[in-house]
Amino acid sequence: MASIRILGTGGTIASRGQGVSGAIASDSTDSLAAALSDAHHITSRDLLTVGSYCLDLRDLRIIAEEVAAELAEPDVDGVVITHGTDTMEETAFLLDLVHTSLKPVVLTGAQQLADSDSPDGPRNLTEAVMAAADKRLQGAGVLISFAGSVRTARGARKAHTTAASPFAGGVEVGHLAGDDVVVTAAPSRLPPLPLPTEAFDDVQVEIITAYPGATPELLRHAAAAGAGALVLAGTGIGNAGAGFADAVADLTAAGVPVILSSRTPWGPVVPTYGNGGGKDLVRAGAVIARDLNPFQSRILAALLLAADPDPTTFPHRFAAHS
Ligand SMILES: NC(=O)C[C@H](N)C(=O)O
Repeated sequence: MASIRILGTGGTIASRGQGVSGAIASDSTDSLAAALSDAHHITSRDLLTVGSYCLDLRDLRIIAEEVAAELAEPDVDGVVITHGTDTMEETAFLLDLVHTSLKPVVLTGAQQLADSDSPDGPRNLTEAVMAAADKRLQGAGVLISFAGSVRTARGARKAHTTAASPFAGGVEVGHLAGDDVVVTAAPSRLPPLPLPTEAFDDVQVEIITAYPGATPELLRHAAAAGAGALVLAGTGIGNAGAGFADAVADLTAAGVPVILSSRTPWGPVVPTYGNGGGKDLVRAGAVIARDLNPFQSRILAALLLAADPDPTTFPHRFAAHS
């Protein structure tokens, strides 16, 4: 029997009511945990009770601090976090970047409201507890368990708005078969970064997308409005149209790093093309995100800038954790 701490943040797993005001996160984590079997010793508490589309960087920092405090407790074997699916990949990735423990941290949620005809939250929570309690997942870092599949936070993304199993990507470390966790992989991990400080709350890292006819004006505007770094979600393998390379050069010279990611869901950025494409963007100073998507790139950039705003060391530090 393992000792598992459940921290609630809200999301659909805790939401009910489909009237004119829309569904609202309202259920306590204790009430979600009450439906669990007594296979493990469970304690639970609420950190927040909101949809994950409402979270800001301060909320993410507080979640990270609370998780670290739980993991430091000798009588805690693993932590489960209930969370909205919309931005689970961002919170999970931040937690993974700062994760220093061997104990598993497992995020889960639901696609169906708690008061729907067939809520998926109870089964997802049961499976997340099984994953967090599984000694073979020690050292696997921060994980997302959803609809029978357990995957690493790094690289995971919500890939479908309504599917029962909305997450894809990352490394699948296991799946649930009845009452068993079938462990299939042990992911390699990077050295952890320090927990975010309060400076993280106000770091401004904006995401700008390339598309036919896009101009670099929004990129320049975001920097003028105070962004400390920018993520350019380029097309395909990492490209952008006319004017972007000049803007990247100007912003880099002004001390505002531009990270080149891709708006394409999967695969790495590989600078290949000229005429304003990825080769020119990198020559202008863009920092390659490799295969970190724009949203996880933004979290890494914010964590690094909050720890040290020096733009000259930023490319090296970003490369070490992307
Ligand atoms: N399925 C969900 O949890 C979506 C919800 N809107 C949220 O992210 O909080």
